[in-house]
Amino acid sequence: MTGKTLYDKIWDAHLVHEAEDGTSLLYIDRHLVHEVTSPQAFEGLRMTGRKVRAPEKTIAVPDHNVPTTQGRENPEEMPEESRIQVAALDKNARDFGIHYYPVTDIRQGIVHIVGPEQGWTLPGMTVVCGDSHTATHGAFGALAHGIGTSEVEHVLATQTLIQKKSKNMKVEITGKLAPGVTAKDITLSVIGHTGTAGGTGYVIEYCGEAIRDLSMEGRMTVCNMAIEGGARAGLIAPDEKTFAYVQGRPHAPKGAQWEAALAWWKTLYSDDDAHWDKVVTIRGEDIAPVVTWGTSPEDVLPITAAVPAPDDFKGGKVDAAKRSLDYMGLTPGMALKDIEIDTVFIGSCTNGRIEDLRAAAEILKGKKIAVKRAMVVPGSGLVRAQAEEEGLADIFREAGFEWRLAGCSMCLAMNPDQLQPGERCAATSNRNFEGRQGRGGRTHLMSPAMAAAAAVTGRLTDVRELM
Ligand SMILES: CC(C)[C@H](C(=O)O)[C@@H](O)C(=O)O
Ligand code: SF4
Repeated sequence: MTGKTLYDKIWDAHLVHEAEDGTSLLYIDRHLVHEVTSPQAFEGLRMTGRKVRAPEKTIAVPDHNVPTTQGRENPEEMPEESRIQVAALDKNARDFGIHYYPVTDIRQGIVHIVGPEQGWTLPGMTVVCGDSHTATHGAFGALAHGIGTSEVEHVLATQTLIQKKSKNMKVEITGKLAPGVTAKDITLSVIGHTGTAGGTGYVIEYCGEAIRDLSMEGRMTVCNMAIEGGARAGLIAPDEKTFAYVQGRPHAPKGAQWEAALAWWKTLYSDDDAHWDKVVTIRGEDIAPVVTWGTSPEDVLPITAAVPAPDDFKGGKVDAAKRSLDYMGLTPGMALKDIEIDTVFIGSCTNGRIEDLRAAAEILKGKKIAVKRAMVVPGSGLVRAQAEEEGLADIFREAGFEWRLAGCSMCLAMNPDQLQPGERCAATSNRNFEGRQGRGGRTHLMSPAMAAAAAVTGRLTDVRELM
């Protein structure tokens, strides 16, 4: 018998039932809930007189719709639709007795940042949320699936999820990263390499020296974008760094339970003789600081490159590139470094953690922005507080950045933070789709350090020139 992958191990440990056609029922350890994808699910429970099966394993936080300006607890600050969704979450959390972090709670933030921060996300768990970026939690060696609203209802009612097993894919990043290259450059480069469909049908395990060397924050950035590469989930085997990050968090196990948990977590790695359905290997040394030029996360190039021409591509990508370039207002052949921007957004579940803010502040120290508008939106109230304590908030403010309250903010245009048509933004988020940051808005994805560099020069910039 061949060995098992990490994915196989977690899957097997949670398998409740498997039908002959492979349709399986998985036990779910954590259910994270936000305001956008949960209202109908709770309504479904109400209509059929059901309760939440495991309220102690269900955690809710409003993040997508909430404004990020002071005074936001006043419902008048929110557009009608947002107000309704946040009020519904408030009521559902109370009525069904689940854990809840309202906007007035310092622990409120983007659900994928709050889960790990509070110790809800632990190695070896199954974690679900009605949100595609649930993949983030895979950084802990947890099997984390994004699910749809009908599945949210199913998990609320039964604490189980119906799934079919995915195939195993290994993405290995060997060696060391060069200075100025970060976890964001790894994850964007992987998608640039495999394409947005490269992971379709797979769960990816990221491994290799460059992944091992990343902090937990960096690993979360990598796994966060597994979904943009088409994968069902992304995983990284837990190690000493993982255990150190988890230990002592409010909902992490303690005492004898900690010891027992640790013993099982130490078995969570892919066996040497495990079977991989697909393997991708990238040399860490070959990864450059990158930016996206188009309207798909796979439109990735090193910052030293030029805007491509449609003819550089094949098949359907030729027309897609034409359309992208048109939407983005770019001319083939121009240097990426000559692209002027007017907005900078630092935040999101991809790059809204303390390490991201440190990296950006490091570049901004003592400098001023050269763009129309720049904002930092910490991923949680606790990240915000820590950044204030470390003096990072002062660096951002003195540079000319707006220092906001936690939420998804300008990652997507579901709240008041939006681009105007034609505005061009250097963003640390994960999606550059048409209209993602506001109708007609243009998004270039990059790392926090690269976004800070762009803020200082007013154009896409190679961060290594400012280091
Ligand atoms: C609103 C939500 C369903 C959505 C997702 O699933 O990812 C959002 O978080 C996003 O990033 O586009
Ligand atoms: S920060 Fe962006 S990507 Fe993350 S959950 Fe919010 S909207 Fe989705």
